[in-house]
Amino acid sequence: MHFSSSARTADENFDYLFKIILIGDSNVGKTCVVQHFKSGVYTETQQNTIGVDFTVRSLDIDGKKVKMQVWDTAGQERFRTITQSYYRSAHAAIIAYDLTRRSTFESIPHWIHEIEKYGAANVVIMLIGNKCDLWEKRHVLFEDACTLAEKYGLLAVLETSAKESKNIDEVFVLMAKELIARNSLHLYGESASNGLPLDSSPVLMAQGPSEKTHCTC
Ligand SMILES: Nc1nc2c(ncn2[C@@H]2O[C@H](COP(=O)(O)OP(=O)(O)OP(=O)(O)O)[C@@H](O)[C@H]2O)c(=O)[nH]1
Ligand SMILES: [Mg+2]
Repeated sequence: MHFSSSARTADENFDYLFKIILIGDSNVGKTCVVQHFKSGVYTETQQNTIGVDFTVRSLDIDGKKVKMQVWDTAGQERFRTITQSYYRSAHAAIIAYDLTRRSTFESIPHWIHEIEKYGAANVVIMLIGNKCDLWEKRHVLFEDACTLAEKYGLLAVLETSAKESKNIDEVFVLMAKELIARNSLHLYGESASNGLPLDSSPVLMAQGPSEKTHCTC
């Protein structure tokens, strides 16, 4: 996998550039998550995304400027051929599901398969269970998401709420840190043969509220 790093041009100044693709079923809240990440704002009524939208925001990670390019894809089936063409250049993928709609969680193996089919090798994959503010309507247990993440060797599961500003920045900061760590391994010539295999890191987890508790995610 190729990482763009230490880039310096007249109008750009960053240490790392990472491309992240955001995928998952329609209406799980991908666009709301990305807009919140970009501007800190939640807009109640979103239009369904047509094709792919692009967002960029820089993060400061341990004194390094990390530019995060996020490709927010349409979940609707009819845009699949357009969105598939964006997988190839992504360093990482975030798969979003709606924790109040079980079917969106059951689609995750399909989305992982899409990454395997159209993406580069060793794409870092994270799961987000969005709408954790609707904890009383939960239809996906956090434990089930963790089990699935472990089964497929994913980086992490975080429960998020774009509506109530829960865990949004954390998703992208965690991803940025992981990509920096992997990039460092590449730069210094380490590989699976003299360390842990790159895709065997333990699953990191950040839970939203369970049915029994108030929203404290
Ligand atoms: N309660 C709640 N509703 C949310 C949250 N995030 C998004 N929504 C709502 O969910 C609906 C769908 O949000 P979008 O962001 O458009 O969903 P999407 O995944 O981008 O959908 P596509 O573009 O069709 O793939 C909208 O009505 C949002 O207001 C959240 O964190 N909590
Ligand atoms: Mg959208």
